Amino acid sequence: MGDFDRVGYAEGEEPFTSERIVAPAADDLERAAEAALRPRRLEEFVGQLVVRDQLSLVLQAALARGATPDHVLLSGPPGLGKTTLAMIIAAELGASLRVTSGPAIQHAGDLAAVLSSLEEGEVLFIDEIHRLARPAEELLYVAMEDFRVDVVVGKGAGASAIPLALPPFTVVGATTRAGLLPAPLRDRFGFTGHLDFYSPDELQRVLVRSAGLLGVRLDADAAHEIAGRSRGTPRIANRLLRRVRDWAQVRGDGSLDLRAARAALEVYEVDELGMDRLDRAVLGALCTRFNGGPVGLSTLAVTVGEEAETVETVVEPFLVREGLIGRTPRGRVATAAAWAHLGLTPPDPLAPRGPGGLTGGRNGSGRTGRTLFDTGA
Ligand SMILES: Nc1ncnc2c1ncn2[C@@H]1O[C@H](COP(=O)(O)OP(=O)(O)OP(=O)(O)O)[C@@H](O)[C@H]1O
Repeated sequence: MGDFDRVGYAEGEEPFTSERIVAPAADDLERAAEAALRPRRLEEFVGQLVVRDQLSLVLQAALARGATPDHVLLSGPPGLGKTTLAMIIAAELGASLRVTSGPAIQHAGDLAAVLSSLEEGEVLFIDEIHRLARPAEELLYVAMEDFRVDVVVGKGAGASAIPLALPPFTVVGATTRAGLLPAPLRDRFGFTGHLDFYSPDELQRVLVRSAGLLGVRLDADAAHEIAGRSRGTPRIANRLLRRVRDWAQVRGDGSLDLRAARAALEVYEVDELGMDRLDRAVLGALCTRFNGGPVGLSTLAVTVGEEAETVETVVEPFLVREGLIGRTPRGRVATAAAWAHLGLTPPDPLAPRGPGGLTGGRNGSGRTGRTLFDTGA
């Protein structure tokens, strides 16, 4: 593989992994760090005013009636607060929370066991509900609607279903892919809330709150800087905050000020838009190797040595949202903003195309004086 094919990482360097500081998903270790920063009540939950208001009505009405509220479906990209809201729902209802997830339920029997152990009024949180197996999904329809689970006894022709009544409970389902939920399941949720990316102002409020919980003082301009690079996602904002705190302790004087924020984010190669190496590699490949596109997503993924799914679910939505990539029926194209962000000159549409789709203005290797990973800081 030539130098050019490995756009995004140097010879001998590992391809990108999921351990990106700007990855919106969390691993187990991070979940532990996050637990300390989760808002516990609805009034502490920053932003998402519409969902918060609607949810507050649903919960208050149920409390006033002394009944369990309708089942709640929360959708939206990772790291925006779905799990946090599920915990808040249980706390606001004064109920206990049971947690499971679509992938953890392999068989309908696993779900039947969880459902039949529920106590009255409990909240059952099912994360990644779109990944439930079909038989489990069908069992869940009945349980959600009729508060009943059919326990199958015996096998083969002699098997019979014994209906088991369940006490009233509330399912809170979370999904990053609401469109993948079958309509019968979606219809059983009386309330659906869609979480959107946070504004920089909202993220600043998340950061100030988190800094308070971590016992550190965060300067307003540092909060502003971190918020602007957090891709609209509280999880990323909190993660960057922890890295800035590390930098301030180890290389700074302990203050979480603008200097510390900029220096720490430079160490982690998070640029002023919140892009990291993988984002810049994808964008760089699109511009330099494919002359700005159009090019298919899987081709782009192969070019940067990353899984197509990661590029599709993590990198592309962000680049599209930032107006750096456009989607066309023939593939992805770089926008003028993409060329500008990378400090490159867009090709002249009238100039003859060289090998590999390149036009003039570059040397044969496609490199400019500026590396693709330049943080621009
Ligand atoms: N509105 C908010 N206000 C304050 N902190 C928030 C808010 N939303 C999320 N957070 C923080 O962001 C982190 C991630 O939130 P959470 O785990 O709820 O996201 P999620 O949408 O469930 O993600 P995933 O889909 O990956 O499970 C948590 O530490 C939480 O404290």
